[in-house]
Amino acid sequence: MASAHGSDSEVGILQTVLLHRPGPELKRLTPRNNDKLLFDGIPWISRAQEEHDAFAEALRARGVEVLYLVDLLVETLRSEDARHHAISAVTSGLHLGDTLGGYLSEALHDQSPEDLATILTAGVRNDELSGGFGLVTSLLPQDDFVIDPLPNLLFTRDSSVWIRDHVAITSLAMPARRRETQLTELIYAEHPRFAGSPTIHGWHHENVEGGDVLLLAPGVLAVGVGERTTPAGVERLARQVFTAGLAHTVLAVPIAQERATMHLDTVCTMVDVDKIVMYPNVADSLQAHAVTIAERTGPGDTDLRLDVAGAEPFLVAAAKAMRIDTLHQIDTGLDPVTAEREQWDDGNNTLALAPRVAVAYERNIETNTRLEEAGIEVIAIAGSELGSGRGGPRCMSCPVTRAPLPAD
Ligand SMILES: NC(=[NH2+])NCCC[C@H](N)C(=O)O
Repeated sequence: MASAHGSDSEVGILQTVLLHRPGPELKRLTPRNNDKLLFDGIPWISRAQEEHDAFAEALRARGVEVLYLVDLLVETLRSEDARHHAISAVTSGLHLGDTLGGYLSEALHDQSPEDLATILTAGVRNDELSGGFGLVTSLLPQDDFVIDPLPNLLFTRDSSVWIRDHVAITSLAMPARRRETQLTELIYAEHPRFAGSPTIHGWHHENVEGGDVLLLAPGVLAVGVGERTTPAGVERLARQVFTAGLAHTVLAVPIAQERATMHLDTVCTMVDVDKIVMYPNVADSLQAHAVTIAERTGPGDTDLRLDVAGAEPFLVAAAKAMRIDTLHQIDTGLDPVTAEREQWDDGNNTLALAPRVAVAYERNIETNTRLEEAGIEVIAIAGSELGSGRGGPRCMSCPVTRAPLPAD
């Protein structure tokens, strides 16, 4: 089955995608914890679900198979082995102590796969416990989480990335998101659908988040380096994709360490084989270092000497690596202020369903007009509630399978 999954570009016809429908984990957000949990507001959950269902429907209408993370998790948790892994991972946190940790690990084993999946995604508050009482439960504030909720599961883009037929389990930088990859790792390791799919990277490696990884063309990756992906993270990923023969060039692209530009896909996304929608306020300053293999001395990823080129303008370095004349830039908005507003609202964060067909938030009127003028069909979706977590159609989707691009 392994060869049935995978993706070698951002724009090949999308066949299968992994989404997460907003669920009870969003009910955990309060004005006191939303910053820490990386949300800019408190979403209206039923409306967020409606918007998300419409997003999924728009994908299905174009022939895309939609997989839901929680469905896969529940199916995965039917295996004893997987349950055991999931429970020991979530109860091994040092903040629990032996009394509570021991209680939770027993109590979780008694749950059905469905209930266990809810606990793993929505978390548990101290005042919801019905056992395991002791020093830890007495001293922790009642509204503290003993198992953290994962509201950012919505952004399936970040916790795994398919690169050709391999899936990279990422290593998330923000404490609020770290546990997400325990779940994606488990699904890819244990769910029968993915049996035999080779994995790379992993949560125990240097930080890399999927929102930073763009498959510019077969064999060419651009990786943002900023708040979420570290310099060491991109080096590790480059070593691994080179060793597995998944790419010949990795472009390391420094981006500002700010909330507005947390991932590379907040400033640019591909909408055609040679077109990229880009935030004009950074377009001129965006640079890239092309990383290639200088020498291989053995079979492992540490047996590589990497060649790191000096910084070049991003569009120039990208076109060179992609072996095309020009990577055409489509600007977000018409003027710097509109651009800034629409970039913040994920105008750059489009999801291509095929070359020249992209899903975008309807609110980014000027960017969408510019996309249409450039010959891109825009499938507009509502995102008033979904956007409060600062993510657009690309962040909310992990392409599992895209048709390979036709060879030229
Ligand atoms: N690929 C993306 N741009 N993802 C957006 C993730 C947003 C999420 N609230 C976070 O801060 O992590």
